[in-house]
Amino acid sequence: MNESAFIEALRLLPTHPAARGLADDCAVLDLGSETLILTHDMLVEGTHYLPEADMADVAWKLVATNLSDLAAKGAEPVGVLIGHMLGRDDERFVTGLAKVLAHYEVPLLGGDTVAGKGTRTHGLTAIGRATCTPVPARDGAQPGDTLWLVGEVGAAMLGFETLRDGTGADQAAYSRPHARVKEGQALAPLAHAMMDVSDGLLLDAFRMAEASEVTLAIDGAQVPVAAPERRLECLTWGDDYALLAALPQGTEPPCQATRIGTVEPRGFAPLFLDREPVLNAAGLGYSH
Ligand SMILES: Nc1ncnc2c1ncn2[C@@H]1O[C@H](COP(=O)(O)OP(=O)(O)O)[C@@H](O)[C@H]1O
Ligand SMILES: Cc1ncc(C[n+]2csc(CCOP(=O)(O)OP(=O)(O)O)c2C)c(N)n1
Ligand SMILES: [Mg+2]
Repeated sequence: MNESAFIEALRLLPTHPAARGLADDCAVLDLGSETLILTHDMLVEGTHYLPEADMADVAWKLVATNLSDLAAKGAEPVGVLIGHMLGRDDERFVTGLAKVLAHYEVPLLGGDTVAGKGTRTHGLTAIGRATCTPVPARDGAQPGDTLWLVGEVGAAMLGFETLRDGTGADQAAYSRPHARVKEGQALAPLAHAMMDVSDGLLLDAFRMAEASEVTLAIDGAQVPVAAPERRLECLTWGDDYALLAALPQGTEPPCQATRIGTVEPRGFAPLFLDREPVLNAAGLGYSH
């Protein structure tokens, strides 16, 4: 089974409304006076980070990638729980963890530690509090909206290549990505839909279009990319942790963001890239 088949199978199980049909970045749990935002993402050696990676970077990335999902819902981080598999350079992991938690001012709430023989795997549950309701979902984009991107895409790809091949590019976007927590909070009350871009802009935009039952039309030349001569790779490689938001027509984003397209009534294709229809998700981004 691949990732999407497994998640499809999970969607057939009875789920709580907070799970949002297992089709959003986070669970959104309304407790009456507060709304909790919950997410869990994992990193696996060899899949998400190179076997020789600095474990301080791995700790940073584990926290930042999860906080990025909270950011996409405009949540304020409340705390994290960490699933840790012991291995090489655990001290470096703790050093990086201290740094990233201090950077985002988010406390460690707990977790679990195990020894194991297989490939090293790290899990993190991030808990946040909604800063506005309704909490933006992937499925709210409406025809007439404009499409905005916070951040650029492709820098993580270049950073990965530096670490793998020594190309000399900056590696920070790959090793220590930035969760756009403040921008997410600023956009959430205005956005009809919002999600974080972890698997490649085109794949994540395709998912927003499918969830919202609209067509997204992206102007590739408008998208800020780290390597313009490799634009399509930048649009599809992933690991960028930008935010993608659909804002009502005429609404200016209250933070730095780039207008990259429009939301149209659902046509025969979920996505148009430079006026070319994109009919299925194959090749649009990263999937397990
Ligand atoms: N093993 C799992 N158990 C329960 N829910 C899952 C599992 N894997 C993925 N999901 C859910 O499927 C949806 C899509 O997951 P994913 O593509 O990983 O989202 P994201 O890119 O925001 O991390 C989310 O709602 C997530 O909570
Ligand atoms: C060593 C290594 N090889 C390849 C990649 C490329 N890569 C792996 S996972 C991924 C996308 C994000 O990971 P995922 O587990 O899908 O996160 P989620 O969408 O659930 O947040 C990318 C671009 C990488 N980051 N590191
Ligand atoms: Mg995930």
